[in-house]
Amino acid sequence: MAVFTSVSLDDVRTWIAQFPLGDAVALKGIASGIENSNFFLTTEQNGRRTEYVLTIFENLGFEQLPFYLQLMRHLASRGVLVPEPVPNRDGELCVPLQGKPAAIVSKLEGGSQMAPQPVHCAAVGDMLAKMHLAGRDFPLHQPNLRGIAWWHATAPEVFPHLSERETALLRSEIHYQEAFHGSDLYRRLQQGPVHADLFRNNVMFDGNRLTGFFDFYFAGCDTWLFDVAVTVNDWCVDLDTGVLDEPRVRAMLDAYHAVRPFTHDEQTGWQCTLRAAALRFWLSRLYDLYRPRAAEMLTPHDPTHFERILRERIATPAPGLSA
Ligand SMILES: Nc1ncnc2c1ncn2[C@@H]1O[C@H](COP(=O)(O)OP(=O)(O)OP(=O)(O)O)[C@@H](O)[C@H]1O
Ligand SMILES: N[C@@H](CCO)C(=O)O
Repeated sequence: MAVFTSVSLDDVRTWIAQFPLGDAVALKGIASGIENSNFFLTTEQNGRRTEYVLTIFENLGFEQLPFYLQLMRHLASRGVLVPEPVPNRDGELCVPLQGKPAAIVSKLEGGSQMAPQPVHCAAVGDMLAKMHLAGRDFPLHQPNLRGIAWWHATAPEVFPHLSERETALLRSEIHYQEAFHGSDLYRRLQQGPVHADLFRNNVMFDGNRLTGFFDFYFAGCDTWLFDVAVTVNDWCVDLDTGVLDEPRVRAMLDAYHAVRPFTHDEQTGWQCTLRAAALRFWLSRLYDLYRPRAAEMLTPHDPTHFERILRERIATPAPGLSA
């Protein structure tokens, strides 16, 4: 159960008075998710009930949250389908609840599409490109906190737990990515705010209609191509083998390209970036597996899935960015 901080409806009734949302009438803990405590919160104003999502941030501090919450607000105001944070009467998007930072955002309709077809991948590619364009004038900057600096800092913590074969792969891939990240080609790739964790469980669909991207708490500034690679590596992959499914890849990339055409440099950097995206999640899953965790935390995700994907991306070129 992903409710690490317990809150009662009574606690929220008093707390919500600072928001222009009326009365809190129901509160229900959300079981999924491993980072934060999430609740569906129903409010009533002038006889009308509305559902929101209340998040209590377990690992992020007040100083980090403005980037994520302001980014969601910025994107929502430009028509990108994302949850919209609700400011309190003082204009604050993030306020303490039970001593931790908390925020209220609009609730997206629908559910996760965990067995995506090309039609879903096309919808994700289209919205992802719109999101990148809409983020161009976002004024705040934060690096991708799970980027290459983090890989450098984290790899030594996991090496003692790895086999020789795993160690060799992790070392050589970090080395390979250092060269790529230091290249002129890399510097020419377009950058901006990216979601950086747009997996199947972070997008809502109502049937085949995409209703929104959510869980922006790994967002940061990075190459747009990295965001595309993270998304392709999850949405378009055969989960058992790590092999890419060409119809889904084509649907996603073509839909993206129709909104924001890929550049020649991006074509050149595509295979390296798919590897970088696989490395990022292999390493974070290794780190989550081996770091000491609070007893109540859920089972960490399986790192071998991304090790398999990384080996597959090294061995087999993926379909190109444009057909
Ligand atoms: N804005 C939203 N609208 C509708 N449902 C939401 C929204 N935000 C979160 N949820 C629901 O809450 C669940 C958990 O949210 P989320 O994935 O953000 O959890 P987390 O613990 O922050 O992250 P992680 O995915 O890293 O484990 C989602 O699977 C989804 O069902
Ligand atoms: N999407 C990440 C979890 C963090 O949100 C993973 O699958 O490893």
